[in-house]
Amino acid sequence: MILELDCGNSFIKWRVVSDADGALVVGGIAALAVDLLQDLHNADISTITRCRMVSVRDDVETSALTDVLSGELGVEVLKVIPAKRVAGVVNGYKEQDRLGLDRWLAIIAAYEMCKGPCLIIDLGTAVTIDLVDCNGAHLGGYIAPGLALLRGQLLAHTRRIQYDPALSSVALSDITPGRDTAEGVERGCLIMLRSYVTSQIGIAEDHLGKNFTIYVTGGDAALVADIPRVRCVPDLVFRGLAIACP
Ligand SMILES: Nc1ncnc2c1ncn2[C@@H]1O[C@H](COP(=O)(O)OP(=O)(O)O)[C@@H](O)[C@H]1O
Ligand SMILES: CC(C)(COP(=O)(O)O)[C@@H](O)C(=O)NCCC(=O)O
Ligand SMILES: [K+]
Repeated sequence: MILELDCGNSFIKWRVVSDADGALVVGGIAALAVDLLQDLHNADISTITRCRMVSVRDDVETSALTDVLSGELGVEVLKVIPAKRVAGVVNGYKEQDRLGLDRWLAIIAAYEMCKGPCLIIDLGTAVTIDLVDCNGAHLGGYIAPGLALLRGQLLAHTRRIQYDPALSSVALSDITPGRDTAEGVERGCLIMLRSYVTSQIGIAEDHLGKNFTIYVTGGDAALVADIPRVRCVPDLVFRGLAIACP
């Protein structure tokens, strides 16, 4: 079995897949390494023979997690490293090492799936947008705050916007004008996010023409999954991880 990890700024997504056919065995989300280890102890980790990881956390945290995992599992942790070209995709960043490795993997996976022009949207801590042309050339992209950051900044920097975050799902039930603070903030931020995604699809047409595939992934992908032409691929980064670290 192979343990795969996608260490984002908010959550560590993990899953165990069969090394025979890549079939999913078990998976989960952990905020901290200690939670991840607890999850793994609850799962049957004795069968893990390989481990591969992508991390956008800082080097200290990433190395600490790598050390703990290799100690616990007794296997080497393969980490994704920056590259100019993988699986027909050419990194479009001026300095290839600066492109977020989660973005890089999502791009690689998307192009592998469609072998054509594509727009890749990852709604996580940040919302990242990446464009790939018909030849696999990464054109670059955009970075904006994700929903939790939008909400969090209002809660942190205003005196009178205070509400229980547990209300957010209730407030998101529809997008009619909010009639309390939670509805106002949650619906305002959701409309910003959706409008941003829709406008990025328009911008992509200027660079990719009309016939490009739109892939969406990340913890908040469900919030835009109904936008026309959007294809939701929750494990897009993991698909790229398997390509980059076979
Ligand atoms: N179980 C969850 N708990 C909290 N937030 C969640 C959960 N699942 C999805 N989310 C949403 O997903 C976002 C994080 O998505 P994710 O793609 O994991 O981020 P990252 O890759 O940046 O760590 C959060 O900001 C939140 O809005
Ligand atoms: C933009 C990101 C923070 C997104 O990470 P996430 O929201 O998945 O935690 C990450 O891709 C990153 O650290 N990128 C480095 C900067 C760049 O891509 O230009
Ligand atoms: K992510």
